[in-house]
Amino acid sequence: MAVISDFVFWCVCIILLSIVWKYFQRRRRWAAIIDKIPGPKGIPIFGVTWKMLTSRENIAKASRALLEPYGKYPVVRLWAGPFPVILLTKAESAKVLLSSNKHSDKAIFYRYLMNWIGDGLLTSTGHKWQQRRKLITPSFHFQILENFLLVMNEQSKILVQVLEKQSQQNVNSDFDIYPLISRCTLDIICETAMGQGVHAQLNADSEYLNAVNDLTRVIKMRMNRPWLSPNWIFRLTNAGKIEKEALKIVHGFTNKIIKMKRENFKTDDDLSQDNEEEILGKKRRVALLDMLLKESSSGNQPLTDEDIREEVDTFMFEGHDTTAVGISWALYCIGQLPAIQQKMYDELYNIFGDSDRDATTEDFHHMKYMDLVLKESLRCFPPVPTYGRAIKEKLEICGYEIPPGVTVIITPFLVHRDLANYIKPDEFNPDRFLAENSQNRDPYAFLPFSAGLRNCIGQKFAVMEEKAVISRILRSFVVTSVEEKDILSNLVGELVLRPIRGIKVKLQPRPKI
Ligand code: HEM
Repeated sequence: MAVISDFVFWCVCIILLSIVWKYFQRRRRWAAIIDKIPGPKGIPIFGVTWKMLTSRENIAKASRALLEPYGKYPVVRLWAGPFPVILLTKAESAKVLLSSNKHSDKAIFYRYLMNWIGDGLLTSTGHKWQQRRKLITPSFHFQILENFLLVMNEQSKILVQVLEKQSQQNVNSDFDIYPLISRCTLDIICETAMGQGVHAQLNADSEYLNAVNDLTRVIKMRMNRPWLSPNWIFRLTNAGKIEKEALKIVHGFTNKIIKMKRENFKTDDDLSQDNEEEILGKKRRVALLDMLLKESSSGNQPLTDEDIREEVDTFMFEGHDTTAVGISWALYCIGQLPAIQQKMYDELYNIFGDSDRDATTEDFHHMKYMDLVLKESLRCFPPVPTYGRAIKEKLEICGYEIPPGVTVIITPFLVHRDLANYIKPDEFNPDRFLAENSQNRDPYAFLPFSAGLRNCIGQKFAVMEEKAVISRILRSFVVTSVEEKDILSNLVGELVLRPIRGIKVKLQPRPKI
């Protein structure tokens, strides 16, 4: 027995030593190339990660302190623990990566999402991604989006009722609007993606809402704890058990809806006919899921229930928190600047007058100033502050070589603050997006929805949703937001750019002109 346990002990030692030896060999090869890229010095194994071991409130400041000395470089190198990470911080470096069709594989940290959203459009690569993107693109056709506007308008009106109650309960005091917006965007994405509401706005204790919140919390937490990376270790932890329970609820819900929709699809002529006009031309409620079933049935490779679930869950993940923080940060900015808010309201008044009618897509075309304000808000507070790629073959960016195996991170938060493209970048100035002020700007200087092959498929959906919700709020209330004196301490990049202390606002009923 003792001989066997000695043997096992030595085998484990040899395996561990060979892993460490291999790692140091690889690190040496990487370092010879990568340390030519400017960036802060790290210590062996721990890199610069130890400098980030601070409270959530201090993370943004710590990152700024770390990167500030390298502000003039378009490419910056970091050692995140034992691994090199390359940051692209300017339009000219982001352009090289995003315009290439070779480097579209997602970075390793996306795998933490996969227990929830599987290998769907956001996380998949190669042929699978190409096929899915082709199949899903028609679901975001502008006529389909028009259909979703019904839901966006309905939910915006419910939001206004919820906000009326809140402001009556908080006369002369502020309250956090972010969780209320988050429930509204969850209701919108549930109904548009699955055709089934979860009524999170009216029932804050919804099982589905709690499960989605648990999932995002656990995924965020896991990203900061590399030792929880292997699934088998993670599953043994409390967080792993919370995730398992939440997945049971979320996947259970999606599976139930898919089953129901499949049954209806077989008997619903309008949807199952291979005639796009039938769906596109009609004012009937079609969910993204219906479109997937339709596209899948007309192609030669029908999607399985599992395939459909991963796409629907991807929409749920991508289309909820992103729009929630997008709208919330926009309200923060608008609430700080009464003159800008008044100009937006005047535009809305010209469109709607005193009427309480719903917004149409035609109205959105007339919201020219709103467009500028939303762009400026997405510039200052990009909802997805970073996104990453795994480099599979040698790449050169702005004169620096990036070897295969390395993670590259695009940082819209920094790209959007580059002095070469934005004068006084910390100032909120919607006019910088007027045609005459932006004609010479590099198109890769504005990247809230990424660019190139893997850009956001839901971009038009998101902008439409922002306009529907914000126009409804501004038609009903004058918004004043509580100024964050130290804005960096209210920012944390946890999948989305989250406001740590929320977005505190006061709302007063909008006086009629
Ligand atoms: C303000 C709101 C939104 C922002 C800022 C945003 C931003 C982004 C960004 C930056 C990416 C690229 C991520 C990467 O490369 O890893 C992306 C991808 C994606 N987004 Fe959005 N998004 C928003 C809303 C939405 C909505 C509403 C939906 C769906 C209804 C959606 C669906 C997707 C999907 C499926 C992808 C993956 C596309 C692919 O790889 O082919 N997004 N989004």
